[in-house]
Amino acid sequence: MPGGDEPRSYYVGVDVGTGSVRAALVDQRGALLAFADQPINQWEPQFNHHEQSSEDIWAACCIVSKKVVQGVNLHQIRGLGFDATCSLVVLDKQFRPLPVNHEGDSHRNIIMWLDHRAASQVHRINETKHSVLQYVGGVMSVEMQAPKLLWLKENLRETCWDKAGHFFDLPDFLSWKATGVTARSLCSLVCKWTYSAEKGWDDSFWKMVGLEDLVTDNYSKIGNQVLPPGASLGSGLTPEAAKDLGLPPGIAVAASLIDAHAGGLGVIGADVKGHGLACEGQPVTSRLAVICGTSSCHMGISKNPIFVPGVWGPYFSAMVPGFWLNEGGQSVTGKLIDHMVQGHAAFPELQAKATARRQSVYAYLNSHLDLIKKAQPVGFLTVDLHVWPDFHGNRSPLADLTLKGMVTGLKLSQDLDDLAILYLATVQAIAFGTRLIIEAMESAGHSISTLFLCGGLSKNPLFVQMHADITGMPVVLSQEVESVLVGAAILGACASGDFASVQEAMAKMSKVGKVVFPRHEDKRYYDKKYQVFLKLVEHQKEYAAIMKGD
Ligand SMILES: Nc1ncnc2c1ncn2[C@@H]1O[C@H](COP(=O)(O)OP(=O)(O)O)[C@@H](O)[C@H]1O
Ligand SMILES: O=C(CO)[C@H](O)[C@H](O)COP(=O)(O)O
Repeated sequence: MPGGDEPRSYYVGVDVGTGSVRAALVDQRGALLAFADQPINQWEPQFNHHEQSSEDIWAACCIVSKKVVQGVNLHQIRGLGFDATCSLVVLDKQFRPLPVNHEGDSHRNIIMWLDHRAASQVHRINETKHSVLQYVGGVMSVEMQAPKLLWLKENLRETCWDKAGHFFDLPDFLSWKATGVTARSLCSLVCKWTYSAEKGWDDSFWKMVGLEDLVTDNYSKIGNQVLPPGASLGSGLTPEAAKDLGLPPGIAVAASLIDAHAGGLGVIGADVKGHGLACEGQPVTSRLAVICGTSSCHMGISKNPIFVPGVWGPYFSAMVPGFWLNEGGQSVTGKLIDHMVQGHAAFPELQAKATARRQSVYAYLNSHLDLIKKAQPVGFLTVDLHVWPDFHGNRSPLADLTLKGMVTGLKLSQDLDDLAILYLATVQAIAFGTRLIIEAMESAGHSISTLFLCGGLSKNPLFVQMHADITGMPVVLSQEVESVLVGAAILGACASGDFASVQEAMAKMSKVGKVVFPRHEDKRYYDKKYQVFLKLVEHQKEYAAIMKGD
């Protein structure tokens, strides 16, 4: 709870990640005064089907919002902003949840972003070679909304498609729930639904892919009113939502952002003076925001559109107004680390030891690696252990959902040392994936000198140092660890009218915390490991070709 020298205005930011909902009370200088989180349910009824519940998520939003404003003078709360994963929410014409599953369970009315059920649909969409695909890196991802809509039409026609009244991106569902306004954010429509900030919807695309019914309806089910992120919605927070969230009715509610984009706003505009960074005095386009949670998203902006094969975008004004955005990404990063660690035979031992020391398993693993590295740099422990991290396909820059994970260098050992080194190799593989994305962006015209990391994985010092060492770039961490929430609060602040523009709010509310520099003396080692990394995928493709041959 804030005390003493209280600033005048507060904003509430709500961030719906994959695994939990978080809220924060943030002041106009970007300081986080209160934080709360609440886990949310996920269902995986079959392999590659991932579902959630919009009612469950809204209930979690209400819990965390009430917690962060406890004891606060509600008159000082001026705005509310939401960000969320880009999952697909389905409601009927009366705004009731509809099932997205064969079981007919309408509680599970969200197809999550990482759901890959629509592989055949996205393949057909890509075969059309329609011109809108130029704006998603040349290849549409199975994680976007058009293939998921087509899957619903082809598989759940009677129970879902014919009854549906509203298909929302999750960030837009939340702003609708808070205000009753069905307008969509330009961010979600441009990034995940093929909408163009300049030309609007392209009828020919929807007709060509077999979703002409959306055109006939004048896009009323997917959005025909579009607002820039941070714009104030309707008459603000409705009395009903205000009661649910524990906030004053009528406060400004902003058009939302996808979570990665909120993270981008929370970090990319900070004043870096005095930190010895190459991006000081340079345009903001030399910065790359990397939002690392369940997945990692690499957000780079430019004044003119840059087409990067295999990297989403260019999207105009989808994150920072007036700038084009390219969004690289890795579909599973935090989730992959959790998977590797939790699936290892030594995990129960790790858990017991970490609990005894009251540490997270990651803090324990990091200190264990420090013990076993002896005199050498910790990264050198993986000289003969290499990982290819695409256990859930490659989002960027290879844009290939069929790719799989690889590990080479396994031994018979299953002890804690073995687990720690496998964890390290996984963290390194994710950082090599970032390097590959940066190289693709740079060869298409971006010029990046500095990384700005946020999200759950940025709390892991090993993950941060490996990103610095392997990309050769300094990594900036924000003063506020929960910078995605600062991004959400920036939206609320803009909607309240307290800042004239998103850029002004970004400059005042995002602040540099720590800077982690690369260890250039280790470069040769990582260059060699990167060569192996690239060979892994080359070999994987060769194996697939051999197995396909006669
Ligand atoms: N304190 C921590 N130390 C190391 N890793 C962490 C920590 N907290 C979270 N993580 C990692 O971050 C991931 C979740 O990040 P988060 O931003 O909360 O995800 P999401 O927004 O997708 O819900 C987890 O998979 C975990 O690997
Ligand atoms: O596609 C995305 C952004 O465009 C994100 O990867 C997706 O929304 C999941 O985010 P997170 O890893 O933070 O849960």
